[in-house]
Amino acid sequence: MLLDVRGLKKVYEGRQRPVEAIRDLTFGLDAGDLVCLVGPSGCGKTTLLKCMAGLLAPTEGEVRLRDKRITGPPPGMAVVFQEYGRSLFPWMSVRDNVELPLRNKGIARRQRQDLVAQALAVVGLADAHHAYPWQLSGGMQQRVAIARAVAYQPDVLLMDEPFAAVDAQTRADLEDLIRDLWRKLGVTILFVTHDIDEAVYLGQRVIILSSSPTVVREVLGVDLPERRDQLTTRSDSRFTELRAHVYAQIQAAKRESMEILATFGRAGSGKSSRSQSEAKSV
Ligand SMILES: Nc1ncnc2c1ncn2[C@@H]1O[C@H](COP(=O)(O)OP(=O)(O)OP(=O)(O)O)[C@@H](O)[C@H]1O
Repeated sequence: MLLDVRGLKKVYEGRQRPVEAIRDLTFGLDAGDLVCLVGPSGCGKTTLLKCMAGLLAPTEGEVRLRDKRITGPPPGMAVVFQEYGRSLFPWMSVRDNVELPLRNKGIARRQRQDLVAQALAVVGLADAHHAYPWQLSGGMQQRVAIARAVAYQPDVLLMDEPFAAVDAQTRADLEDLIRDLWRKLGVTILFVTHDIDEAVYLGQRVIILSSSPTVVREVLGVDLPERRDQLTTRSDSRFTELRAHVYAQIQAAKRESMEILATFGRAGSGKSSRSQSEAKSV
């Protein structure tokens, strides 16, 4: 197993009382997997990713990469966050943004230039080297963030709702880009999303989390053809079945947590009361 999450628990020391964001998570990714992770709002997805990226220490349990415990950001891992606006440096050109982690990695200038050029070409931004992030659309900025991760040549790519802030058409394009990159580069990807359709469309497996305090509710194998495209795959009856199944699981998770709250009193945080009106999102 390449990436191993074992008995992970995270309790935040909240201002008034501790918040148990994750109760007990155990799952693994093999090399070359593309796994999506969905769960109700506030169930601890970002917390989990931060623990996996070595940015946050778990309260109990551990994350192991190649059987080595993660205690800080491990080499060979890249993370793409939702907020591309905050993850790119506005005063640096696109090229410099993509090149920065390669400098920190100590890669020689010539090779850096090659890697940056390849990565920008792969995400369809070969002409944007000299632009600044603020001159680009949201979708293009997110492509830059993806190019930066790709140029770094990670073995593991963690993505935290990376397409949440882009329009639907761009989102579809970026989903296909991720599957393309995954096939070409053989990178292992854990992709966190609110969007059930996106999880089923992208993943080989979908890990469904319960409501907070969080455990793994189900690991669902996605038995759709390997070659996916937005029209054929999304109109496949199996796709519809799978998304309905994930949706039902998430709804059940939310119902159960409401029942627990009704029985034991309100113990959650402000986040769990957020509006959940979007039908296909959680
Ligand atoms: N630094 C913190 N201190 C205290 N509590 C926190 C902190 N960060 C997150 N939490 C709480 O931990 C729980 C999980 O938060 P987290 O952001 O990981 O969930 P999420 O599933 O990513 O949320 P969303 O779906 O809304 O993006 C929430 O109840 C949140 O309020």
